[in-house]
Amino acid sequence: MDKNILRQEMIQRKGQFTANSLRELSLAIIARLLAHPRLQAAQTIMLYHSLPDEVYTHDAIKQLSAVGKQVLLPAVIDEEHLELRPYQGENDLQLGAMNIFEPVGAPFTTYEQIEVVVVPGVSFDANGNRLGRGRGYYDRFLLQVPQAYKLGICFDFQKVAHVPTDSSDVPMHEVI
Ligand SMILES: Nc1nc2c(c(=O)[nH]1)N(C=O)[C@@H](CNc1ccc(C(=O)N[C@@H](CCC(=O)O)C(=O)O)cc1)CN2
Ligand SMILES: Nc1ncnc2c1ncn2[C@@H]1O[C@H](COP(=O)(O)OP(=O)(O)OP(=O)(O)O)[C@@H](O)[C@H]1O
Repeated sequence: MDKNILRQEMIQRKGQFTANSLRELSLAIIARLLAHPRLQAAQTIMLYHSLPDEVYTHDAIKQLSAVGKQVLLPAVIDEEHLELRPYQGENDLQLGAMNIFEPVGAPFTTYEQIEVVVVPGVSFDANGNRLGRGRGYYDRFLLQVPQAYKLGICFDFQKVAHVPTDSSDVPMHEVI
């Protein structure tokens, strides 16, 4: 299957970098993200709490929260669904089912308030097509936030000419 071949290729490319060098590469990407007019204008933003092989977001989450924005993070609640919870500081994060830190507390349910969603991906193309980790969590979730500006972020080596898609994939407005 095309998607799995591209996932394998991306695992190989990532393998050429140490965790430290991925962290360093993240700095410029996060700088661009924080300078983005859509993000600056937004009050309610969904981000993700990065895994070691993703663009590092832990400090950006803190910074956006510190300037008074509402930052929402995903929590995996079952095999298919995410729930969003407000970030309320590092102390209320706990390790969830997929080894990702998630806020504890009540779910955020007023999805129509979400202005920007920053979406992680395994690979993206210039048309905003996205390859995820293959469980469909984001594709299902993104259907519920049609009004949100969807901003994909990844390392440069994850950008390819063409990401294979099917009808359930939700494209990004932009990839940085
Ligand atoms: N940082 C981050 N948070 C996220 C996602 C993500 O991609 N990145 N998700 C995007 O969907 C959702 C969680 N879904 C996930 C789906 C698959 C894997 C994953 O591939 N995990 C590893 C090993 C985990 C395990 O099974 O123990 C793997 O399967 O190789 C992780 C998260 C919501 N939160
Ligand atoms: N909206 C949806 N409703 C039901 N099933 C879906 C939906 N979106 C995706 N799926 C299913 O989820 C599985 C994974 O899809 P796909 O490979 O496109 O995931 P992905 O985009 O790589 O992952 P993710 O969205 O979790 O980052 C597929 O079997 C797909 O059919």
